[in-house]
Amino acid sequence: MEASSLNNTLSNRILIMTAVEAEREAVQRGLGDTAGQRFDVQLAGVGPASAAARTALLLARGSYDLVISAGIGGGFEPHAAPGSIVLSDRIIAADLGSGTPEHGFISVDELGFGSSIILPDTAYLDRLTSVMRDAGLTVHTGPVLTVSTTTGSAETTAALIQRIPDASAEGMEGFGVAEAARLMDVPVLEIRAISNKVGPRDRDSWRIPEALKALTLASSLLPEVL
Ligand SMILES: O=C(O)c1cccc(C(=O)CC[C@H]2O[C@@H](n3cnc4c(=O)[nH]cnc43)[C@H](O)[C@@H]2O)c1
Repeated sequence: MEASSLNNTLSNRILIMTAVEAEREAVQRGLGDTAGQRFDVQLAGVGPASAAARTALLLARGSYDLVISAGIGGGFEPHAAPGSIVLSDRIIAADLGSGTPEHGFISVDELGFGSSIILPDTAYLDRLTSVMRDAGLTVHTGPVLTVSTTTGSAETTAALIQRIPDASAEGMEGFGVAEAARLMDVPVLEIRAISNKVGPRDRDSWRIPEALKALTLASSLLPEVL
């Protein structure tokens, strides 16, 4: 059963998890002071393990109606250019599985050890997409991959696209946040503001200020939708 959706009451409480403080501040800036009572913006730390642990702890301590993993991320060409927003329609643990000499990567799903895909709340996702587009943001909806190691070469990028052809963005926390949400039966969303292309690592080309600005603008629209 989908744990959703679109209640849009003033009493909705929403937990937003970001990896680092700069992202937390960008989200908080967008939400402004008035949203403070409904929105709780907290640090997940970097990577899926920290994100899952910290999200689960917060969900166990408080009562929330929705959890959002938000932050900057890498964008897969041609879907997501730096400065744009990707809203996840599938939150995928892209490196959760086993490497094999014969068949390459085999996911946990194929191995029979669980699921590497968590679906976000579709009603919120559709509404957010249209409100963000109406506000002038460039928004793409597609799979966001969660990785423990950022993709840093053309070969690993190509391998991911071969497995997940519509891969749109990459981050390091989404699946951890979503796994905690699934455990607690709370709906989830993932928002990535694109700071860099997924591919050969070139830190100097990361457009972090632009991505944080887009994250702030995207966050400013959340109170209207959620
Ligand atoms: O250096 C800074 O000023 C700065 C400001 C805000 C955020 C950062 C980060 O490095 C955030 C790390 C966070 O970003 C995600 N991320 C960004 N690009 C990628 C990528 O290409 N592949 C995977 N993850 C990416 C990730 O979720 C990290 O936790 C720095």
